[in-house]
Amino acid sequence: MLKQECEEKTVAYLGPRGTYSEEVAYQIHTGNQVLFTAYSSIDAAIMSVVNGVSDECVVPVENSLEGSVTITLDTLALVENLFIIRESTHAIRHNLLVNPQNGPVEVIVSHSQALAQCRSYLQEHYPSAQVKAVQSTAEAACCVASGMPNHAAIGSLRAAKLYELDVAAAGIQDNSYNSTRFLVLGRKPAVLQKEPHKTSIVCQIDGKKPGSLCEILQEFARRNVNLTRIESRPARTQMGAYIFFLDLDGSLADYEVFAAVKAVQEKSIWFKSFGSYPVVDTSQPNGERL
Ligand SMILES: O=C(O)C(=O)C[C@]1(C(=O)O)C=C[C@@H](O)C=C1
Repeated sequence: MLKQECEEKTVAYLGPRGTYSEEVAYQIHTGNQVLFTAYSSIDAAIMSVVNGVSDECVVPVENSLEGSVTITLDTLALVENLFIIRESTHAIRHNLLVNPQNGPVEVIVSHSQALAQCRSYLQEHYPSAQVKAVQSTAEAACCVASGMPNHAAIGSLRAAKLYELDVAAAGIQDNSYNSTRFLVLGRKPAVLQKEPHKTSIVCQIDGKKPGSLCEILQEFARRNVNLTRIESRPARTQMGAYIFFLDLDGSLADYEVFAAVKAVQEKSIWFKSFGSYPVVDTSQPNGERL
């Protein structure tokens, strides 16, 4: 897909129309002149930014029930010169979407994250249904709208509207606090403002040296820098080699954060910074809900 000749900012997201990612992208850019482009996978949306086709992308990175969206982390580890320019957390309410013409529900289709976030509902109400993963909740809604026999989808109310599906059950996620953290990624670091900020890095340390992870963590502890998350992923080089994603409170403009990150970089055998970025949480009681 080629970048269209226009002056608007171009923003990529996981499509087709009707995904949670699209809703979040719209909410983040309310009132801005933006050209939104749907991609068929999360990594394709990210790569469109890396390749200069899109200015930014909005991608899910973590869910409160299911944990990491691993394709997002693995793609972030792989690419160069990509920065996190904003984090936005949103409440996620799932629904069972049906097409009355498809007949009794025997197959339930959705994004793997959405299926996992509704595990209890599925076990209780459809214990013998076949569960099928596709690239997004909106792709699942499309399948059901196209008349696939005995198929129902898990997706948003907006997808139900867009694809003219009936809502057979609403709020079917495993708990009412279900929320997903989304990242806005771009090729330039965020402009630091007054809002609360986080900083994210990924590093690989010498796994054979006892205490090497502890040494890294001490760089933060001794400077009173709060780690909000640590996640290991395979380094994808050999069995037993890992990389660590670290999120910290504060920005690189804070001296203690800067000094801790620099010390970690010096102790790492491989290191990347995704910069500092403002953090917004709309999943809280006064926030907007999807
Ligand atoms: O399929 C979608 O609608 C998405 O936007 C993806 C996604 C995810 O990958 O986590 C986003 C939010 C929900 O947690 C479920 C699915």
